[in-house]
Amino acid sequence: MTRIALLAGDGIGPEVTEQARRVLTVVRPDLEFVEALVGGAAYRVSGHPLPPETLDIARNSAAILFGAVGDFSLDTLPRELRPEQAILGLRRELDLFANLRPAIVWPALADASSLKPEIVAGLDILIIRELTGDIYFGQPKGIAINAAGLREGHDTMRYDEAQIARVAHVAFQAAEKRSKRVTSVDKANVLETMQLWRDVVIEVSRDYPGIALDHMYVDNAAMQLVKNPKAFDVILTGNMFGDILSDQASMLTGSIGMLPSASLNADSLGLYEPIHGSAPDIAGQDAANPLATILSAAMLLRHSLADEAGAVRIESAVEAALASGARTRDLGGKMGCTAMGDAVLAAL
Ligand SMILES: NC(=O)C1=CN([C@@H]2O[C@H](COP(=O)(O)OP(=O)(O)OC[C@H]3O[C@@H](n4cnc5c(N)ncnc54)[C@H](O)[C@@H]3O)[C@@H](O)[C@H]2O)C=CC1
Ligand SMILES: CC(C)CC(=O)C(=O)O
Ligand SMILES: [Mg+2]
Repeated sequence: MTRIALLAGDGIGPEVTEQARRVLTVVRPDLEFVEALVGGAAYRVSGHPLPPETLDIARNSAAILFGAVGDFSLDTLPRELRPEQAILGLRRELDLFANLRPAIVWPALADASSLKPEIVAGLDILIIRELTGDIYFGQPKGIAINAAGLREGHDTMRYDEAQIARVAHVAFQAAEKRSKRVTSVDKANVLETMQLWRDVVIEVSRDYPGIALDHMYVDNAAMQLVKNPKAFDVILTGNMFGDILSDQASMLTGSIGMLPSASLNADSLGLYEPIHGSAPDIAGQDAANPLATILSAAMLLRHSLADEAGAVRIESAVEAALASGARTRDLGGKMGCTAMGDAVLAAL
């Protein structure tokens, strides 16, 4: 049996991961799922959002299927105890530096986009977000009293050249299998960290003479993404800009419930999760769209288990379910989370 860590987490996490588990079980009956508590669910039981036993299970599995963490009622805890620290901790401890976030407009969903169908039809872009550095992890950070006696918050945007180079290699190698274009998104006009980002990306690009590289400031990129998204192919960017741009890109595809992700380290270990959060506003109502998590399960097969056929089988079933009219509420339909899982299983 191949062991998969199943970390469902909070809010809609258990609902969407359950549908992905059902799909994976049909496509790969040889998978064994080992469940572990994470996020607010783990804090409530053990006093820690990422208990050592959960990290051990994640480390000793072939891959991790992750739901989401986050619980607004725990937002007053000290930061190190908040649910979000679990996903940040997994990314840091497992060195999951390369985050692949494909934004694909499925044929049946071109009219579900926030943009006109002709602007998004056929869209297939890949956002590659660096995931272990930047202002999310840079030290020092904190809230302190400054010289004027005022509370002052500070976070540190920080990258070293090795962190930038390794994720740039991932982007250029991905582009080699796609349309051979990389757009690096930064803020080099203002930020020193981002000037280093641009310099290192240019240096790495010399190893890939067949790939066209261009650079765009993040504010312009946010605008171009809704003006002419098909001008992009691979977008390479840092942790914070990638976080924001990928939520934005999800609306080109119809819903944030459509965007999967893979978070990879230098070995084959990967964590697979939807890009959305725990959606407390719809949790427990069987209202979430599970497709982002089901598509993340397809990425798990592709990137951690080298099972391209299994991945394509899941993606084709999602495409067929959508073509047959299956729609959760976020896509303008009436289906619940379980019914959408049923529709994908029926298509399989
Ligand atoms: N990787 C993770 O575990 C992440 C965790 N979070 C956490 O999640 C909690 C909620 O954060 P929000 O900012 O509200 O972002 P969110 O992504 O959870 O929800 C934003 C909006 O999108 C909707 N939505 C999200 N996923 C959906 C789905 N699958 N189907 C249908 N609708 C969906 C929600 O109902 C909500 O209206 C917070 O505690 C946040 O820190 C946020 C992002 C990622
Ligand atoms: C909760 C954050 C740490 C994560 C996030 O928003 C994301 O990875 O997209
Ligand atoms: Mg996010």
